[in-house]
Amino acid sequence: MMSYLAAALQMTSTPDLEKNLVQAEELIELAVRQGAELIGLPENFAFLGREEEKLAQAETIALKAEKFLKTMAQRFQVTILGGGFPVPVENNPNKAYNTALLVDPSGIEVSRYEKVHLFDVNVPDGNTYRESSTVMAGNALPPIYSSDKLGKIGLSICYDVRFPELYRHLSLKGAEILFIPAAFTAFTGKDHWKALLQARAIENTCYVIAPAQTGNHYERRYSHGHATIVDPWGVILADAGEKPGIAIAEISPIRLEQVRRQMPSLQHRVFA
Ligand SMILES: O=C(O)CNC(=O)[C@H](CS)NC(=O)CCC(=O)C(=O)O
Repeated sequence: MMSYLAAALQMTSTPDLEKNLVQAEELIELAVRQGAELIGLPENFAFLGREEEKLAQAETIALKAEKFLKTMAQRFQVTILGGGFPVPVENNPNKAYNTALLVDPSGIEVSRYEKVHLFDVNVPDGNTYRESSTVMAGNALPPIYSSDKLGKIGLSICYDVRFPELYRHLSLKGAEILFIPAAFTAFTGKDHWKALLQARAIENTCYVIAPAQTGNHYERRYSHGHATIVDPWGVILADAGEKPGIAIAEISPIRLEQVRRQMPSLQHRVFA
């Protein structure tokens, strides 16, 4: 692993696929111009709209999102995470997997994860989320992509952040960098987002890269924003605030090694 810059992108995606990809491309270019070699796009980067509409367009979204990620990675010679887009489930027109895809600079898929924990929650602000009505839960633990240059990268998506056992699995498998792309609700995000990201970084002594959705997407759907990069000590290295943009920071193997020496908690585990 070497030292390099990583970027967590922050978008306001809408129900307009083409416009979302244009927005994503602009932000990828911005990150590349600032020197980023690892770039994460948030959950729902290609489409954020009504559940039924997402399902109806799932095939198109899946094809275009995947092609987009591969084209961008190749064109800019960077590794890109698409933090979550619907991929239709075979023989089931009513469900899609919420899929995160990591693509390397040659445009090749190197890691794929289907979201396991679905957001079926009545948020106290009056909004009701039933992700399971259109999403099929993945049934496999997330993979780790091991790159000589970028380190060992573990995938996850959004609501997963509330389930520490998933990240413990990743850190025990050697993860050094945890991707947590999200579309966190404005209501839960204001109290939980930062604390959860710092907790996952501190307890696993890993970098956390958390791309985010922000602002008003459609109707009453608002996201919290604050795409964030956290270092293995829990220090917030970059925070994109509330407008679309990027959070960019250095990922350093020297810092990682230093923190793991200063705080060897991963080695002191008793129960798991
Ligand atoms: O709605 C879609 O189109 C796609 N899915 C999402 O945006 C997902 C599921 S609804 N959002 C979350 O997991 C938010 C979690 C969250 O906000 C929390 O844990 O507090």
